[in-house]
Amino acid sequence: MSERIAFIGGGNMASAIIGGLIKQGVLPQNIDVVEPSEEARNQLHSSFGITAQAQASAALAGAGLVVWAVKPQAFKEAALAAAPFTANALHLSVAAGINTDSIAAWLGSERLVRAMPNTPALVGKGISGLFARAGVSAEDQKRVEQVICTTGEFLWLDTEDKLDVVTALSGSGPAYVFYFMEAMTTAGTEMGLEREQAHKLAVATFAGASDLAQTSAESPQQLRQRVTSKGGTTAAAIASMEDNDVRALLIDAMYAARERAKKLGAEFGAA
Ligand SMILES: NC(=O)C1=CN([C@@H]2O[C@H](COP(=O)(O)OP(=O)(O)OC[C@H]3O[C@@H](n4cnc5c(N)ncnc54)[C@H](O)[C@@H]3O)[C@@H](O)[C@H]2O)C=CC1
Ligand SMILES: O=C(O)[C@@H]1CCC=N1
Repeated sequence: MSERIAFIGGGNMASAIIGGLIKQGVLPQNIDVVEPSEEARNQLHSSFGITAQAQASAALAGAGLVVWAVKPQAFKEAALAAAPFTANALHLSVAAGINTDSIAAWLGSERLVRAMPNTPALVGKGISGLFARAGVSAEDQKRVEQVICTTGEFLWLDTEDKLDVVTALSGSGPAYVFYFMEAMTTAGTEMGLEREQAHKLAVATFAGASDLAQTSAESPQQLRQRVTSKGGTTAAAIASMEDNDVRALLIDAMYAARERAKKLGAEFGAA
């Protein structure tokens, strides 16, 4: 991985990917970042030794791969500013909602992969959905895999609309898990544990249950049944959740996230 990589936007997601690349031996001097916020530029310098540029310039022309990590709302403006310098690059967008028809039109390029990663990428435990436009070669796909695998796992999707589902599931999903952790920590604290103890128990429970689900041959439903003794405590908790329609509410939440992804695409994509 000796070619230059450019990032347009140097916030959370860019930092997660840059961190993974540097851990894999990519040199900071081979990474260009365009980042208008001075605070974010300072952060990139102190975390990775990268001197980011405030705006797109001819310096981007040396990049073989350009990673688009701006908010959907800022994508068009960022794309139009950088496109004159990135004509020969392969492009990788991580923006939610913005479809590749829009991005290809703004960039004037068909060499474009759209990805939906998630924040566990920060610790190398992310998972990304990937979709390649027809103009992307097998070699280009391999190049994207080399970069994305520094942040965790990935899977390719055969149609672009599935990326909005991935967004609702694993893209936004870490927030659902943290939401449950918050609630479990609050309840544990209310019932008399120290907050730190409740937090530790909640985090370890998610980590352990996830490991178990990943390594076991049994389905989550079977694993749940193993915890749930007849007439026991878990049965009482699950019955309370079922009475309160927690499952249906979670499913509704994912539909809301997917709908928002579609709306972002319609609102901030190409006209
Ligand atoms: N945070 C998350 O969990 C995930 C985010 N995403 C996507 O990643 C993208 C970036 O999200 P985050 O990193 O969380 O946001 P962020 O706000 O941390 O980073 C975006 C950065 O872009 C910069 N920026 C704004 N206008 C710009 C321009 N014209 N040119 C270059 N940079 C510009 C901002 O100053 C900011 O630092 C979004 O499109 C989001 O949908 C995807 C998966 C997960
Ligand atoms: O909330 C968002 O819009 C982004 C996309 C997935 C996670 N964060």
